Amino acid sequence: MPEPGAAPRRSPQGVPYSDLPHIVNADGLHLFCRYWEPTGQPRALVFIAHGAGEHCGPYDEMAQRLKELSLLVFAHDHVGHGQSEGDRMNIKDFQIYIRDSLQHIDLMKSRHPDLPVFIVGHSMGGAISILTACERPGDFVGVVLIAPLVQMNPESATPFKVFMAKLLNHMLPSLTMGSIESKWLSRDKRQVEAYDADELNYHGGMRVSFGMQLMAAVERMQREIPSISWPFLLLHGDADKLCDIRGSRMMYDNSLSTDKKIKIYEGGYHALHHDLPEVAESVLKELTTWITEHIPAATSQEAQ
Ligand SMILES: O=C1CC[C@@H](CCC(=O)N2CCC(COc3ccc(F)cc3Cl)CC2)N1
Repeated sequence: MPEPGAAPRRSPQGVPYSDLPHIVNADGLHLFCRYWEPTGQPRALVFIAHGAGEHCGPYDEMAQRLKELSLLVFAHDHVGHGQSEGDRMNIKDFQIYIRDSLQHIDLMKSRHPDLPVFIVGHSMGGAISILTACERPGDFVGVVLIAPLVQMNPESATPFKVFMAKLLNHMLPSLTMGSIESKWLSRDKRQVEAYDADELNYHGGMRVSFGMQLMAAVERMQREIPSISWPFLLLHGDADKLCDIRGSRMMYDNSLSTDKKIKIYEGGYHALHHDLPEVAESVLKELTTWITEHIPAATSQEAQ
C-alpha cells in the first residue's frame, strides 16, 4: 500500500493504477495489463508482445479468438507505451522489455504452473518475443511471429544512415528521426485511420537513442538465431516496408528448429493482423490453428 497521504500513482492518461490491472516492474514503473480468461480450465497461456508506438488494446480480437479456444491470454503495455509509465517510445536498454515480459510470464506461470506457454509477437514485439524465448529456450512450447523485427530495412538503414545514427546518438540522443508512417501499416484504410486516431499510440518522431536500442536488438538476434531450436510460426507480408521480410526468411533458413513454419502473404503490408479483412482472417486462423496443434497432449496422470 502507498504510504498514507501519498498521491496515487496515475497512468499517463491520469487514471490511478489502483483502478487498473497492472504490474510494477523492477524499476518501479507501473505497466498496464490486459487479461482474457476463458470460463473453463485454460489449456495454455499465451503472452502477446505488441510493437513500437502501439499498445496491447488492438490485440483484443486476436485474444478473444484464443480465449474462445480455452487459452488464457495476457499482455501488458511495454514501458513508455499506452497506459504504462515511462518516457514515450524510449528505452534505456532493450533488455528492459525482455525482463518485464519474463516478469509477467513468470507471474502467470506461478498461478498456472502446469500450463504450457506460448508467445505471440508483432514487429518490435517479435524481437522481444525472440529474445525472451532465447533467454528461456525450454520455457515456451511455441512462438508466433507476425512481421517480426529481425533485420533492419536496408533502404532505411544504409551504412551511412547507421553511421550517422551512431554519431548522433553520442551528440543528440533525443533528436528525433522520422516517425512510423501509418500508411505502410495496412492496405485497409480503416485500420490506418484507427491507428492514427488511437490516442494510446505514440505518433511522435522516433528518438535516435530508441533507434540505437532497436539496432542493438537486431544485432543480438543475428547472433542468437543460429542457436534457436524452439518451435515457431512466421507470418510476413512481402510488401512490408517497416520490417523487411528478409529478416524472417533469414530466421527461417538459419535457425536449428526442426518444427518451424513460414507463411508469406503476397502483397501483405506490415500489420498483417490488421491488413485487408481476408488477410487478417487468414492470420487469425493460421495462428489459432498452429497454437492449438502445438498444445502438448495431456500426459497420462493429467488425463485421469
Ligand atoms: O500495428 C502496428 C502499429 C505499430 C507497428 C509496429 C511498429 C514496430 O514495432 N516497428 C516498425 C518500425 C521499425 C523501425 O526500425 C528501426 C527504426 C530506426 C532504427 F534506427 C532502427 C530500426 Cl530497427 C521498428 C519496429 N505495428
